[in-house]
Amino acid sequence: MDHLIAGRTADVRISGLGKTYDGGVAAMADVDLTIASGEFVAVVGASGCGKSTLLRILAGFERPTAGSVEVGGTPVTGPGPDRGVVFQDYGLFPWLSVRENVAYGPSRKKLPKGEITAVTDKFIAAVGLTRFAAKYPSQLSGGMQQRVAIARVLANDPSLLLMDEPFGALDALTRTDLQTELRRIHVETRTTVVFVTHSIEEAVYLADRVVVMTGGASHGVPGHVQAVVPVELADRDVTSPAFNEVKRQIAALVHTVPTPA
Ligand SMILES: Nc1ncnc2c1ncn2[C@@H]1O[C@H](COP(=O)(O)OP(=O)(O)OP(=O)(O)O)[C@@H](O)[C@H]1O
Repeated sequence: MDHLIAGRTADVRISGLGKTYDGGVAAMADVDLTIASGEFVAVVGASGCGKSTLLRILAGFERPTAGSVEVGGTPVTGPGPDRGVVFQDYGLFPWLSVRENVAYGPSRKKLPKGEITAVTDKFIAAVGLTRFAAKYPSQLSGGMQQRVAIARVLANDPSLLLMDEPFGALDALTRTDLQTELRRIHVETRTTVVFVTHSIEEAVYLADRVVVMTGGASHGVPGHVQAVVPVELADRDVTSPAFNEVKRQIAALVHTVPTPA
């Protein structure tokens, strides 16, 4: 491998987690989940079942109203550099070049200049954008901008990568490319990943385990974990009968009529 990018990694412990928003919307209740260091977990479920709420609590953007979350043994009380977040909208600084966007985190850590350059170049190469390092976000396609967003987050060396529908705005071909890249990057970094998606196929392609959430305010039942499905496929050939059987199993769980946890 020409650019090995092994990084930090942490386990995640979610216990009795619940969130009732101001106004009484019970978005999520009784979520228990342990994620091993280096594991890739995808979260799927119908709209409103609390996927983003769970991710925002892990990121520290939102405080739970019940239960707790620990990342690497440390309780989450707010956002922190140990967790990197990638959203659907790339969130790049439009006035900075690709290189400057990726260098932003390492520069704030006041690393020596040579180290900042090395880290920046390494992650730009890891997402295949070396030739575009001097370009600005407006000069790039959506897929390329999302690659920059991923490189920018990884350059901060997070131990937990949180991704909320990161490929949701991309066309199907670009989305497939980025899924392949992300799988490769995960194999290299072994950073723990929690990945929220509406696509069951994407979840099965990427994840070691798929967390299926059901419920949500519109069902009169708080969002909760319906099932956790391990993906024990030797390869991730999306056309294989085994792959489609896992997809079918998860789709049936997603459509389960939610019952109180
Ligand atoms: N800031 C907020 N204030 C009040 N209610 C909220 C807030 N954020 C989310 N909710 C409600 O909490 C529930 C869960 O929302 P959440 O965004 O976590 O679901 P989701 O599964 O990510 O949905 P989607 O797939 O549509 O993004 C919904 O009923 C939503 O309306």
